[in-house]
Amino acid sequence: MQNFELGLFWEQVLEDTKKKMPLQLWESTISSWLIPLSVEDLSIHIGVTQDFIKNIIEKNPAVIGPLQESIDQINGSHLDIIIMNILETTPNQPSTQSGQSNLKLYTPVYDDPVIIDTPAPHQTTVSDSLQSIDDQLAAQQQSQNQFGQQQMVSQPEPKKIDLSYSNLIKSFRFETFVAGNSNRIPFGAAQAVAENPGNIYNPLFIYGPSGLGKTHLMHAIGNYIIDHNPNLNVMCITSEKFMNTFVDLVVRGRQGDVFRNIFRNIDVLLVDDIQFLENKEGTKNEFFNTFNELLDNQKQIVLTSDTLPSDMNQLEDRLRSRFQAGFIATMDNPDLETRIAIVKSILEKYNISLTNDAVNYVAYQFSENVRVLQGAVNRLVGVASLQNLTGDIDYEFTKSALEDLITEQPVELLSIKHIQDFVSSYFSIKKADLLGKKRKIQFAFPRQIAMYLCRDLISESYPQIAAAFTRDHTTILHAYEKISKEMEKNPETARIVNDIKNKLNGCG
Ligand SMILES: Nc1ncnc2c1ncn2[C@@H]1O[C@H](COP(=O)(O)OP(=O)(O)OP(=O)(O)O)[C@@H](O)[C@H]1O
Repeated sequence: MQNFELGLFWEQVLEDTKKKMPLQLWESTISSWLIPLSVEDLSIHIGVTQDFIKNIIEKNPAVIGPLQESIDQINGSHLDIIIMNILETTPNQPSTQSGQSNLKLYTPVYDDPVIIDTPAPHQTTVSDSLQSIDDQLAAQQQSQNQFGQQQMVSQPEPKKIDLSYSNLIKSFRFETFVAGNSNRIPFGAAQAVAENPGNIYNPLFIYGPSGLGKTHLMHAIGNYIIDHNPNLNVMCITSEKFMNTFVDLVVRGRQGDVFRNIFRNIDVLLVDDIQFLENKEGTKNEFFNTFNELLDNQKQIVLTSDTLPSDMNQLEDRLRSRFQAGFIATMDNPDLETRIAIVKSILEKYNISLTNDAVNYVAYQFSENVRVLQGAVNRLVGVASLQNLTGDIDYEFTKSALEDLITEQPVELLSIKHIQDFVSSYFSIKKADLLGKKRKIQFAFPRQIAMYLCRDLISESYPQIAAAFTRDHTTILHAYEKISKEMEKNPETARIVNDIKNKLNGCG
C-alpha cells in the first residue's frame, strides 16, 4: 500500500458506483456526502459530516451494497468500510487501532488531491499542516539571517508541481449562481471583472462569512474567462496551496526562479481564503511580491476572504492598503426570496419538485448560509430517493425529513394568512376589510399588494391565493400584474412593497 493514491482510488470508486446505482440515488448519497479519509491495513475510513448520513448509507443495501462491491473490486481485495462523522473527531484523536502504520489523508480541496503522509497516531489537520509549513519557513529564514546565506542542510527532493491547469470547479458558473439583493453587488462586480479582466476592480476582494458563495463567484470569473478568452492564463489557487507551492519550490527546493516564473506568466490570479496568509510571514512577503508584480503588469487579481483587510491585524499596512486599493465586494446572507430561488435551482438539478409550502419551509428554516441550505435540500432529496418517492414532495414529508437538522426553535412558516395579517396591520385596516369587497382605495390597494406578495414572496399558485381571498383566480392575476407595473412606474409603490417584503423577511 506504499504508493496508494487515495484520491485516484476514490475517483474510480465514484465512477464504478455510478454505474451500479440509479443516478439520482448516487448523486444524493455517495457523490455528495462521502469524503474518503484513509486506507489503513484492511479498512477504508470514510468521513461524513452528520450522523444521519452515516445511518442512511450504512443501513441502505442499495447504497452500501454497490459501495462495498466497488471498493473491493478496485482494491483487488476486501476492505472494511468504516464511516465516521468527521465533525465529531478531535484533531489529536487516534484514528486507527493499529497504532503505528502510516496514515494517508486525502484532503478534498478543489485543486489536486493532496496526500499528506503523517505518522499515526496523531491525525494531521489542515491547520497543523499550515503551521508546520510556516515553522519550516521560519526556521529557514532564521538560518539565512544568521549566516547571511543559505545553510547547506540536506533537504528533501523538491516535489514536482503541476500548476499547468487552473483547478476551476466547472459547475461554479455565473449561470448556476442565484443573484439576489444580498449578493447583487459582488455578482455584478464579478461579471464586470470576467468581461474585462485587468481593467476594472483590481484587485477584486470578495468578502463575506462562510458558505455564502465567495468561492463560487471566484470560480465563475475563472470559468467565464477561460470560455471567452482561452488565451489568458488563469490560475485558481487556495492560499494554502500557494503556501505549499512556495515552501516546496522556494524553501525546500531552492527554486525561487521557477516559482516566480510560474506566477509571472499568469494573466488572472484567483486566490481563495486569503485570510489564512495573514500569519504566515515568509509566504506573506512572497505573496506581496507576486501580487505587486501582477498588478503592475495589469494582470487581474481576485481574492476571497471571510475577514476584511481592515480586520486582518497581522497584515502589514503595505499589503492591507494594496488589498483595499481595488474593490471590496461584500456578500450578505441571502434573503428569503433568494433562498427560495436557490432551493428551486438545486431541485431542478435533481429533477425533483416540492410543493410551494415545502419550498418555503426549507428556505425559511435554513437561513444560516447557502451551504447549510444546500445540505438540507440534499438531505431531503436523499431521503426522498431512498423511499422511492414520486411526485411533489409535500410539506409534512419535508418537515419530518429535516426535523433533526433544526436545532433552534422552528421559525413560523410564512403563509398566505401571515401575509394577510401583516398587510392589514401595516396599513392599519381590519383584516375583514382586506378580505372584503369594499372598493375604496384604502382597502383595494393593500388588498392587491397582499395578493401580489402571496405570489411574489411565497410563490403560491393563483387558485390557492384566490381561495384565500374568496375571489376568482383572474382577479389575483390582475392584481399581480397591476402591482408589478405600478412598482415600475411609481417609486413610492415600489418602496412600500419592498418595505413590507423586507419586514416579512425579517430584515426590516
Ligand atoms: N447565490 C448562490 N447561488 C447558487 N449557489 C450558491 C450561492 N451561494 C452559494 N452557493 C453554493 O453554496 C456552496 C457554498 O458556497 P462557497 O463555497 O462559494 O462559499 P464560500 O463563501 O466560499 O464559503 P467559505 O468561506 O466557507 O469558503 C457552494 O456549493 C455554492 O455553489
